[in-house]
Amino acid sequence: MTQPDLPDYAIIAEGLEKTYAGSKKREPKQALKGIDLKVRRGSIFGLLGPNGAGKSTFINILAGLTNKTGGSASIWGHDIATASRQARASIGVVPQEINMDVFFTPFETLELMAGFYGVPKGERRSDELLEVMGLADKRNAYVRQLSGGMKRRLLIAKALVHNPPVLVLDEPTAGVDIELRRQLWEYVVKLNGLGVTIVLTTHYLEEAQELCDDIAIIDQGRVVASEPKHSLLRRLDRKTLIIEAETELSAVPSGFEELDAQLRDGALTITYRAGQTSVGDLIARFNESGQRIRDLRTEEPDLEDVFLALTYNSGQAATQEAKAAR
Ligand SMILES: Nc1ncnc2c1ncn2[C@@H]1O[C@H](COP(=O)(O)OP(=O)(O)OP(=O)(O)O)[C@@H](O)[C@H]1O
Repeated sequence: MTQPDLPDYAIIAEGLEKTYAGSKKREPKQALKGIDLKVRRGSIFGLLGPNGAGKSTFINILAGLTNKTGGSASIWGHDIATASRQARASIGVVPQEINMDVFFTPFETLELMAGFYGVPKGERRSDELLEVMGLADKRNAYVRQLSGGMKRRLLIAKALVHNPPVLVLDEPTAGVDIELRRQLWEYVVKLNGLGVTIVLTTHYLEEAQELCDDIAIIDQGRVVASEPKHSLLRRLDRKTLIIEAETELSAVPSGFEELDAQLRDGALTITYRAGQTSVGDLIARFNESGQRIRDLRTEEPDLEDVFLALTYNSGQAATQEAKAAR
């Protein structure tokens, strides 16, 4: 602990395991096979993984909705098994599905939820939350009159009524158009600025790349990476150089035989390891081929490349699905 009463990590999981019991028709399923994760206090933490990787299981265990079968986890320093009440009080979970009673106003919805959590009347902050989430002018509207984006923001406000320091968002922007997605990102960043530690699962890798400080990737119940975003992106020692020639190329010039070089839209596209080959060397080879350069640019790997490299086949399927959903 660096400050009195404030933990360095909002969430710590050590060797967390979950095996769903089998039935006559179904084999037992080991969904989590020893998850070690640390979420830094104050960070925006992205939890990524292909379908069935175990993300929901992990979140449900933290939220107290599913029991772990091994290992341990704590939220804000409270062990979920031995201090479950304090642990649960420290976390708000925004579910993927919009599940709200449409007959209440946003204000009533938040008051009801606060009552459910046992927040005394004098300590409720429904109006403050409506303000933070940009819903103050909808305070007394009926929920069924709210737009999809407003409903999602109300869901976030609902998860915050008991003032938890940690907010978990499960696929906050699934099926949401790009404009609304950006708007929701702004609110997430705003909450984080107010001191809330954010954990989000997402299928949109660009969402994680844009928003998150730290990223963990889980695959088949195991953590395959967990580190600051920038170091994760640097993991792939791979870059791409794209050279356009003065006169359009009809074939890969000589000198690039042992490299990963192809023609794409008439431009020479060379993928290389930055630690082994330099741009200068590649340009020199190109000049030696007798061609002249009209334009060149480089491309760095993005999170999608890293995700695919780390999750192999299951990642590929998930990314294609996410692309199809866009
Ligand atoms: N109640 C359950 N009983 C049996 N198996 C389950 C149960 N819930 C989940 N599983 C299995 O556990 C594994 C992990 O599922 P989980 O829902 O945690 O993955 P996920 O990463 O959240 O996937 P998605 O991105 O599709 O939501 C999957 O193989 C799933 O079929």
